[in-house]
Amino acid sequence: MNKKAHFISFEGPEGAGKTTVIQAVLPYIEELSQRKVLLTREPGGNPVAEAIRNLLKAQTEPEIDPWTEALLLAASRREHVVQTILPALKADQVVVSDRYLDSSLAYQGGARHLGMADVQEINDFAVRNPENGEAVLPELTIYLDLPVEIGLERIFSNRTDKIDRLDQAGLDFHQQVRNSYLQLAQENPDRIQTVDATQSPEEVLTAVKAIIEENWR
Ligand SMILES: Nc1ncnc2c1ncn2[C@@H]1O[C@H](COP(=O)(O)OP(=O)(O)OP(=O)(O)O)[C@@H](O)[C@H]1O
Ligand SMILES: Cc1cn([C@H]2C[C@H](O)[C@@H](COP(=O)(O)O)O2)c(=O)[nH]c1=O
Repeated sequence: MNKKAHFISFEGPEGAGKTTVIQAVLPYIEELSQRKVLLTREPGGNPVAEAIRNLLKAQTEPEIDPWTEALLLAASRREHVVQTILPALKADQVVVSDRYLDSSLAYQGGARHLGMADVQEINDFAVRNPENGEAVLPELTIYLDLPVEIGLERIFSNRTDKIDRLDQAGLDFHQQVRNSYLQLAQENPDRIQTVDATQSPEEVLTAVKAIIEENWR
């Protein structure tokens, strides 16, 4: 069976170490796959989606409505899929995305209480391939799991200049995010592989490499 993962997403609560491990693992993926690797992120990945990212990260008064937030994220994902992800996959590149659809399910579906099914529904439009109608989804998702207090502590002690609206959402919110990710991992055991992100950066990298290798056979 060909189980080569050409589209890989990384997920996790704030400060889980996604950016750190992705940077470290990219050369390994390039060597393993013998392909160019496109590193991208959500929200973001192209000019329109990056503009939506800036909008969503800024403090707003009044506070943005949760459905507006979910719809803007779905719109940014649509742009990301059509302008960035699909062209790279067509060019036989490997796509690595720092967050994707599971973030909307965990943050908006779970933590904002919009419900995962409804958030999935609006995202069905966002991820639909215009050429064949199929959903554009990662074959492999690496979920970095850690207690939210540890992730927030990492962010607040190391990156005080970059604290944004979502980082500040409160402990209960972030706990809901983690619980939702754990639920998603339980429901999608073939796609979502969990890594203990409380380990050292070197140990996390070793675990991530092993998963990627296992998914490139
Ligand atoms: N395994 C680790 N152990 C301890 N600290 C770590 C580890 N991985 C990353 N860090 C540190 O934690 C902070 C957050 O890491 P990073 O930016 O990679 O996380 P992230 O998951 O991308 O966060 P966010 O999604 O909130 O942007 C950084 O200061 C980083 O150096
Ligand atoms: C894709 C996506 C993201 N979010 C949130 C999660 C984070 O708080 C920010 C992204 O910041 P990061 O430093 O790049 O991790 O956006 C969300 O709520 N819903 C989503 O779909």
